[in-house]
Amino acid sequence: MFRITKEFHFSASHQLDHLPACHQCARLHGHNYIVVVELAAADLNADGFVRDYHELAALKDYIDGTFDHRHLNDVLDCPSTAEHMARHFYLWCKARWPEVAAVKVSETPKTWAEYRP
Ligand SMILES: Nc1nc2c(c(=O)[nH]1)N=C([C@H](O)[C@H](O)COP(=O)(O)OP(=O)(O)OP(=O)(O)O)CN2
Ligand SMILES: [Zn+2]
Repeated sequence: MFRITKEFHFSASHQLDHLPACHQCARLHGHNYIVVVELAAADLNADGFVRDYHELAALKDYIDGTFDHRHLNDVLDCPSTAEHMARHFYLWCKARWPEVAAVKVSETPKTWAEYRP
């Protein structure tokens, strides 16, 4: 099996307002997010790629246009946990690129959440 990954970055604010008020993440705050998309294939295409990294530019356009420097509570219809975000980006990618195997999202240098069905 061949696996490739590509990383995308954006900055956004959010507020996990379903959490108790005493939780630090119930307050308005922001993160420098990292999204890593993984694609897998048993065979390579005629170019020797799982898929051309360049094709994943569509995800950069989506992130830049919809998430970057936005308030995530205004963007998503679910709590903007890293887990929900990872699944959201996985489903967006899967609708375009069947080789997508997983998406990871980082909010801080020490945390990662992954969606891998
Ligand atoms: N499983 C999850 N837990 C938490 C999420 C999440 O999305 N999934 N999100 C948050 C906060 O939004 C934020 O990411 C804070 O995380 P935390 O690691 O607690 O941040 P700190 O930098 O303050 O942690 P340190 O322990 O000081 O490194 C919370 N939990
Ligand atoms: Zn947060």
